[in-house]
Amino acid sequence: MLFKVEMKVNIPYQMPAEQAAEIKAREKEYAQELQRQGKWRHLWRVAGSYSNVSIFDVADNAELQDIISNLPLFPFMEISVAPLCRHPSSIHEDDR
Ligand SMILES: O=C(O)CC1=CCC(=O)O1
Repeated sequence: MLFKVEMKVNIPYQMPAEQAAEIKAREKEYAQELQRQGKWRHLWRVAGSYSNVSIFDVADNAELQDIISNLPLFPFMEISVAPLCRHPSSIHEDDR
C-alpha cells in the first residue's frame, strides 16, 4: 500500500545543538535503512521549509503507523498521511 506522508519538523529552539544533531543523525540512519528496504520510496525536501514529502510502500496502515511512530524526530513533527492508489494514466507499473 502506498501513502503520501508530509512531515513538518519543529525542533524546540531551547534544545541543545548537540542533542538536535544526535536526533537528526539517528533519523537519517533510520530513513536510509527504510529506503534500502524499499519501504520509504521517495523522500523530498519541500523547498523553503523544514518539511518533507515522502512516499511509503508498506503492507498496511499498522506498518505505516509503526514506522512513523518510531521516527527519532516523531515527537517534534506535525505529520499528515494520505492513502494513494494507481492513477489510470500512470506508466509506472509499480504504482500500486
Ligand atoms: O529533515 C526532515 O525532513 C526529517 C527527516 C525525515 C527523514 C530524515 O532523514 O529527515
